[in-house]
Amino acid sequence: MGTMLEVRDLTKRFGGFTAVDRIGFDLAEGEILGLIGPNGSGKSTTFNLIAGALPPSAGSIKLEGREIGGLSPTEVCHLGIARTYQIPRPFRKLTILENVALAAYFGANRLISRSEAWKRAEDALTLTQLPTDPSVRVDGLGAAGLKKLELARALATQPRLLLADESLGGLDEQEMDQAADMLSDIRRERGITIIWVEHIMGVLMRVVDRCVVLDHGEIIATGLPQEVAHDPKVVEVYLGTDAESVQTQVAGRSAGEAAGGAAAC
Ligand SMILES: Nc1ncnc2c1ncn2[C@@H]1O[C@H](COP(=O)(O)OP(=O)(O)OP(=O)(O)O)[C@@H](O)[C@H]1O
Repeated sequence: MGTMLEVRDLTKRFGGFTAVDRIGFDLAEGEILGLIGPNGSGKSTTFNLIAGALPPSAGSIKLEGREIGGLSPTEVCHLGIARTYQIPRPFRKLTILENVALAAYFGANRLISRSEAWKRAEDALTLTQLPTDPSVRVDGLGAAGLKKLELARALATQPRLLLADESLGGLDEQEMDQAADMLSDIRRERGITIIWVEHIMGVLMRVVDRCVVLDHGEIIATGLPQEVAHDPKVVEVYLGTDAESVQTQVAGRSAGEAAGGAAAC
């Protein structure tokens, strides 16, 4: 597997305040990387730098060897990177299918026909388990449905790299589990590489391959979920509370993997 993204010395200053401070990490093709950290640690800023919503103050972001730092969001999208937003803002007067078809149309890196946009939208809706019926409106969707719609809009642009921003916010426990499984399925079925930003660590740790943990704009830990969940620096920034639930999730995952391994033998 090749390297999809290389981030080096990436820095973002707002006036005299450094929100992201010389961070660096690699992302392998097909990987799910969790970008975690407490509120205000620099996750969204990092995300916005990769997605083109903010220009870096210094450092570099390379997509398969090509510098993308400072490109516009549209240019970044056309290179195959799609993002979701923490707070979904769909066009409320349009149907679900129309919302996703618009994303497909404007996110495509070449002119596509109306029917192709609809086809891509239907595919994205199927992947996210939303109704493909062209008459269903956005109004009836709850928090979990709106998060799925966000995901469908990003997937309709046919990305190679998906940036998922706080996919769990406002969801109950069962919905969080489903959202985590959905990202895992999308990677498995479509081979899409994923960076998943979350301030809640819990359920994320069950599906990510590796984690990068931010605090005050700096990386304080990088590694496998079970490594970072037990890292004293990570436990400290999460004040032990979330870390406990993370350790439970990671323990559950290890048990599942062990059982799966045994079944495969
Ligand atoms: N446009 C801006 N101007 C000034 N400061 C900013 C700006 N955007 C973010 N910041 C500051 O940068 C720091 C990092 O913010 P960021 O939103 O990246 O954190 P986060 O880890 O995503 O937090 P959350 O989990 O709350 O979304 C915060 O102190 C924030 O107030």
